[in-house]
Amino acid sequence: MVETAPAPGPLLSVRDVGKRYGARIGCADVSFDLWPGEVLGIVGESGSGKSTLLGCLSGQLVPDTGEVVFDSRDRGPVDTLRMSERERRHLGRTDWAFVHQNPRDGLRLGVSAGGNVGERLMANGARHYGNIRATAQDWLARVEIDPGRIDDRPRQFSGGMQQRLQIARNLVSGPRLAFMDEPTGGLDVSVQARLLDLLRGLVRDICLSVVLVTHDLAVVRLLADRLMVMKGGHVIESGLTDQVLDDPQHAYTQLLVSSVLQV
Ligand SMILES: Nc1ncnc2c1ncn2[C@@H]1O[C@H](COP(=O)(O)OP(=O)(O)OP(=O)(O)O)[C@@H](O)[C@H]1O
Repeated sequence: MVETAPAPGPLLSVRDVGKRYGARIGCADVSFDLWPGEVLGIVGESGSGKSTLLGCLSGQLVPDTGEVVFDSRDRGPVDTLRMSERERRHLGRTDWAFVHQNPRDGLRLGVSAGGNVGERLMANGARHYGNIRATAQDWLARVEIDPGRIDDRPRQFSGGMQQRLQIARNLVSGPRLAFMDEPTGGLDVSVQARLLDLLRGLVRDICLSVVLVTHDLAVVRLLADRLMVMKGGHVIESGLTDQVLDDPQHAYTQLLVSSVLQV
C-alpha cells in the first residue's frame, strides 16, 4: 500500500472571534481559514473593526470570544489565545511578523539599519558577527536599500526606505505569517507602487502568508488572493479578490467599489 502524506491544514484557523469595548462592538463572529502562502486582505471603512480584528489575531488584543489556532513550525497547531506570554513572544520572533503602518513603530531608531535587521537573527540564536552582517546586507539589497548604508540609522532614511527596512527586519528570520496594518499608508503614490511591487515579489519568494488590513482597494487588488469586507465589526462579504471587486454582492461593497471607481 502506498502511504500518502497527510494533506496540510490551514496555517491559521479563526473561529467566532469577537471583541467589545463596553457596549460597542469592535468585531464580532469572525471566522476564516488562511492557507500557506495565501494573502488575505481585510477592507472596510474607518471604524469597521479591521484593527481590532488584526489585534485579536496577532495577540495584541484579547478577544472576548473565539479561537485562533496557528500551525507552528515547532509544535504544530497551537491555540494562540491560550498560550503563555513567553510562547507568544517566541512566535513573534520566529513564525510571525508584524509590519506597522508607521515604520517608526516597528524599527529601533537608535540602532543602525544592519542592527535592526540583525537583531531578529540574534534573537533566534545567530552569533557569528560576519554571517549576521552578510545576511543583513543581503536583505537590505533585497528590499532595494544600498547595502553600503548598513551603518546608517533609520532616521537618515526616507519614509519609503524606512518602511522597506521594517519589512527586511521582519522577514529576515523567515516567518510564515505576517500581519500588516496599512503597510503602504502614509507614503506618496509612486513610492507606494514600488513598495507594493516589492512586497508582492517577497511574499511569493518566501511563500509568506499575510493578513493585510487596508482601506485601499488598489492595495488589495495587487496583493490579496482573498478579501473580507467588514462593516460595523462584522464580515459582510468575502471571496476571491477579483470576484469580490468585480462583482460585489453586498450593497455596502458595491458602494465601496463604486466610490473608488469615481475617484
Ligand atoms: N480602545 C478602544 N476603546 C473603545 N472603542 C474602541 C477602541 N478601539 C476601537 N474602538 C471601537 O471599535 C470599533 C472598531 O474600531 P477599529 O479601530 O477596529 O476600526 P478600523 O476599521 O481599524 O478603523 P480605522 O480604519 O479608522 O483604523 C469602532 O467603533 C471604534 O470606535
